[in-house]
Amino acid sequence: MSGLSTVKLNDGLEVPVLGYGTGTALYQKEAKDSVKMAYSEAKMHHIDCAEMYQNEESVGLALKEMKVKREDVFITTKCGTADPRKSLEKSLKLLGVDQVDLYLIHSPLLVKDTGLGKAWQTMEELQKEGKTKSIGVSNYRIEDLEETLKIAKVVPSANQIEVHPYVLDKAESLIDFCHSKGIHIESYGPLSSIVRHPGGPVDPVVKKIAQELGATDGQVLLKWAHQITHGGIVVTTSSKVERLVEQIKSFTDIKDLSKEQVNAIAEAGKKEHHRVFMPHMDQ
Ligand SMILES: NC(=O)C1=CN([C@@H]2O[C@H](COP(=O)(O)OP(=O)(O)OC[C@H]3O[C@@H](n4cnc5c(N)ncnc54)[C@H](OP(=O)(O)O)[C@@H]3O)[C@@H](O)[C@H]2O)C=CC1
Ligand SMILES: O=CCc1c[nH]c2ccccc12
Repeated sequence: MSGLSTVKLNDGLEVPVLGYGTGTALYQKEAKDSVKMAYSEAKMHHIDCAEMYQNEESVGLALKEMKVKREDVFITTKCGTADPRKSLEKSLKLLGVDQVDLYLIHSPLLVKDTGLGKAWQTMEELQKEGKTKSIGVSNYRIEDLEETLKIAKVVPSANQIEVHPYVLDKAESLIDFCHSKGIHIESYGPLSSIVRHPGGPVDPVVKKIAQELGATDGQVLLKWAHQITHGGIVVTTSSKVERLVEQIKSFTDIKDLSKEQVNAIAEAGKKEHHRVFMPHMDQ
C-alpha cells in the first residue's frame, strides 16, 4: 500500500501506522484536493473520514479521479448518528466503495439512547455482511467499553481517542485497559501541545529530545503518541505537503524514543491538562 509500517488489529487486519485526517475545519465539506495531495505526493494511503465531517463525497471523488485501486487505500469512517446501519450505507455511497476497511462509532454519546450494546450488535452485523472489514469505536471511556464488551461477540478492534501529553493524566488508564483487552489505540490530536497549547512544560522536553534524535518537534510527538499507546496508530493531518512528508518520515527515518525520553514527555504533560475535543472523556 505504501512504504509505511502497519499495525495488526485483533482481527488480523493490517493498518498503516499513520493516518491522514480529514476532520479539520479547512476540509469541512471539501477534502478532494487535500486528499489528492496527501495520497499522491506524501503517499499517505490511510485516510481517516467521518460522516460528521460532511466531506466523504469529496474524499470518494479524490480517490476516483486518482484512479486509486481499492486495495491501495485504507479507508476509515465513523458513524455520526444513532443508527450505524443507515449511516454506513450512506457513507459507502458517498465514498463510492462497497466496503470500508474500518468502521467506528464516533462517540458513545451518539448511541447511548439506543444502548451501546444494541449499537455494537449492529456493527457486528455490518462486519458479517462485508460492509466493513473491521469494527471499532471512538471516544469510548472504560465504562463504555465494559458495557459493550458485556454483549460483544467481536471485541472492538480499535478505540480512536485524543492522545497527546496534556491528556495523558486521563488517557493512561484507558490506554492500559484497551491494551489489556487487545483493543488498539488510534491517537488523534497528537500535535496538540505545539499546535493548540504552545509554551507549556512539554515544549522544552520535546525540543531537547528532537535535538538528540535529529528530528523535528512534530516528529517526536507523533512517535511519542505511537509508543505511549503500545505501538498504536496515529492520525494527524496538514494542509502542507512538506509537513505530510515530514510526518511520514517519523515512521520511516526516525528511530524510536528511549523509555526515558517517552517518560520525560509523559511527566511534563501531566503537569497541565488541556483537552481539545470530546469533554465527556474527562467525566
Ligand atoms: N475521533 C474523533 O473524535 C476525532 C478524530 N480526529 C481525526 O484526527 C485527525 C487529526 O486531528 P488533529 O487534531 O487535526 O491532529 P494534530 O494534532 O496532528 O494537528 C494537526 C494540525 O497541526 C498542524 N501541523 C501539522 N504538522 C505541524 C507541525 N510540524 N508544526 C506545527 N503544526 C503542524 C496542521 O496544520 P497545517 O495545515 O498548518 O500544517 C494541522 O491543522 C482529524 O483530521 C480527524 O480525522 C480529530 C479529532 C477528533
Ligand atoms: O472528529 C472529531 C472532531 C471533529 C472534527 N471536525 C468535525 C466536524 C464535525 C464534528 C466533529 C468534528
